[in-house]
Amino acid sequence: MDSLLKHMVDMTGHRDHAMLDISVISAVQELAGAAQARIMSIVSVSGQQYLRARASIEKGCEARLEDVVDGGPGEPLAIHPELISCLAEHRSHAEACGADGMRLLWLPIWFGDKASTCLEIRNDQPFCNDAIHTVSGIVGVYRNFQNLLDYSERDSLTGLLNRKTFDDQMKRMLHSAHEQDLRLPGQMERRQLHGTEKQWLAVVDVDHFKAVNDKFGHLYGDEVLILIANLMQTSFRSQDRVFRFGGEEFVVLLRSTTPENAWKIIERFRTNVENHDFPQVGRVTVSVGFVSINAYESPVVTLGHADQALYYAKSSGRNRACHYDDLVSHGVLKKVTSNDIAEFF
Ligand SMILES: Nc1nc2c(ncn2[C@@H]2O[C@H](COP(=O)(O)OP(=O)(O)OP(=O)(O)O)[C@@H](O)[C@H]2O)c(=O)[nH]1
Repeated sequence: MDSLLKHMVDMTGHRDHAMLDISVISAVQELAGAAQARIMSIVSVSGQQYLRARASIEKGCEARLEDVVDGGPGEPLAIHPELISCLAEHRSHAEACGADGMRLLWLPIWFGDKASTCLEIRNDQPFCNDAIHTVSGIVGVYRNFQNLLDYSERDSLTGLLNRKTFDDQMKRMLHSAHEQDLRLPGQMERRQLHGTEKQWLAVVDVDHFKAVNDKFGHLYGDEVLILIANLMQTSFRSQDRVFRFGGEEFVVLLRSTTPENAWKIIERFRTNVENHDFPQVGRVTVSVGFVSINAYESPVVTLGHADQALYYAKSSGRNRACHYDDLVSHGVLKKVTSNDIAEFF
């Protein structure tokens, strides 16, 4: 019981999803006496479902986060028919015996009728009812705590991530960019493999949004914001992150992509908005300013650069995307390094 309480205190002491994942697999591995435990995302890629490990632990070792940057889509769900039926029948857990003779226990984490996370425990012995009961209880605490974390991280109108979460994620992104730059020469291959891939920050602002509110009222204005948030979630990739900063301003962090792809992804979103028929309101457009993220510049400076590109997009006709570095290199904006403000020529 002492051990169970210790794990509960540890799990509920985190304010971060990754650390909560580490805590839950450490708890279930120890309390079920299992050989291995993994926490996995259930993702859909081109209509196929896959399991993608986020963190794992083996008996006698420390739990660790899995690096998903270089991975493929993951492990096809199709190789686990017992888990497929468990998900289809909305059950709390499923058991199977693997080809290597190991026993597998899966516990999907249900939020309403959806499960996008699944816990997997492996052992060389069958799982007894007591162990399944204890692990199910831990999954319940994990689910409730995930819900609380989600609530504090999201904007209540659109469900997108909020400003506070942006600050945390940006810090983490800059930290990992610094770590990559500090790799020893022998560890540089991974960076070189990615060639010109960079991280990007885009600021999105709805054009003439005040006129939407004035003409149709705030309820229709709110609906436009919700629909734009939905278009953002479908236009950007699953590894990108979309935030609402309040009002009609949104921010996107694009992970590891080339300048050409950043343009393509942002343009795809801009035209998706332009072509969308907003109920009652009709046509709505957005302007976008974007910039590559430099590990040696503070988030405030990076945001300032994206904002400068956004203001240029607004002042030069709206319904367009502008790349800060292009504007600087074409002499449209001047980069002032002393006080980190770019000015129009
Ligand atoms: N409906 C709704 N309106 C909001 C919300 N937050 C801010 N607004 C409104 O958004 C409008 C923003 O207007 P402005 O900053 O003048 O900009 P704009 O009309 O979009 O013009 P440009 O950005 O120059 O294209 C204001 O009228 C705010 O009241 C919200 O949560 N819901």
